[in-house]
Amino acid sequence: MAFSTACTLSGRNPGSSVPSTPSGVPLSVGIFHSSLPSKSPQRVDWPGIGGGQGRVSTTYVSCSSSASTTRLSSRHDDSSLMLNGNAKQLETAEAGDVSRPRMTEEEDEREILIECRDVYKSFGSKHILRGASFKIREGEAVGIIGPSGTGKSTILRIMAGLLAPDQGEVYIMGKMRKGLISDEALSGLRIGLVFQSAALFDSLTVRENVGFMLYEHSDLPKEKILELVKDSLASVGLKGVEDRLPSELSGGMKKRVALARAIISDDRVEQSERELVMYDEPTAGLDPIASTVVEDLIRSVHINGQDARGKAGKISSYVVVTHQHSTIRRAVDRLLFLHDGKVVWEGLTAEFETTTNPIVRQFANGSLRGPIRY
Ligand SMILES: Nc1ncnc2c1ncn2[C@@H]1O[C@H](COP(=O)(O)OP(=O)(O)OP(=O)(O)O)[C@@H](O)[C@H]1O
Repeated sequence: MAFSTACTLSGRNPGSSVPSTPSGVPLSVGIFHSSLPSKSPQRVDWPGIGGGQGRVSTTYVSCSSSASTTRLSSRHDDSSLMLNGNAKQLETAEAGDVSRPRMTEEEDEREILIECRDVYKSFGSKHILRGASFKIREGEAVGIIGPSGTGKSTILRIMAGLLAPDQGEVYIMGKMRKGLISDEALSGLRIGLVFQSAALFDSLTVRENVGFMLYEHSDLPKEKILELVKDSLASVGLKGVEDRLPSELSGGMKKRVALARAIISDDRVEQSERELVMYDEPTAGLDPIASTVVEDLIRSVHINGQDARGKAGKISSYVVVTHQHSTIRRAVDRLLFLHDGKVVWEGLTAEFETTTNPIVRQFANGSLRGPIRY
């Protein structure tokens, strides 16, 4: 298994130095496969890992080479949401039930990239996840929604291997992952994370941010890395910003740079592994138009999309945690609704608007009355 941009928690000292993000912004954590980054301008803590109080707030997590298998050519159409080929008709359900797709699990033959099975997670006396179960399949664009504090970011971190469940299992390509990400756990799936804050290293240029993994963990010549950086930036529609500092970018541009950083890879490495990217509130804080740009970018780097250069995307599947209605409508095909620590409803994006599930209805309408208590 090739690993040029590999990164994992194994062997890392959580107190180690990595570049920091601006003060007040959740800190970045680079999690790398082998040695610690040598060019580490500043020290940061590792919030959120191993039971800390803060949030982990950065990009790429585990990995080996990038890849995808079949490239589908259908382009996301602005005027109509492109639902996955295996469109599922859902039944509605009462509160607390999960609406089941009429297509059974057995009928959906796409490969399961990640499965969470009966996952529990508590922080002290706060029981956040209480039996969360779901699957993410090849080619999917899945949204995780639900009330604040319900554990959406927590489940992303568990899927990424940054956080271990107290109980339950996470399967990566059918193989059970024990504890946090480790060499043994790497199994043909590269997982990228783009956290809520773009979490760029504020003391590094865009070039250094995007190429960070390759500068630190590959033997590629600098010219080649610059070429890959430019290529990755071009795929998210950015040109000529390589030498800028994050402070010289708008919020939307920072998110695009973070996306470029999540998808860059060493193109010499055999493209034999799938890539799954998880986005934690990628459009939070953006104006509606900037949100649309980011939503379309997320689509464009998916295998069903086409990036800014007109090339097919290489992300096999992605998961988006979001509160934004526009992002729900525009960037994902299927939704998982997390509440009280479990997936209480799942369905196609279109069904989010029509389901009679009282939990979903209350949430969609922003109503104070209903089963969700604040
Ligand atoms: N490392 C941690 N230590 C202690 N509590 C934590 C930790 N990480 C998360 N929590 C708590 O777990 C709960 C769920 O947090 P999480 O960020 O997963 O929720 P969320 O659904 O993503 O929320 P939001 O929609 O507001 O972003 C919160 O109450 C949070 O304070």
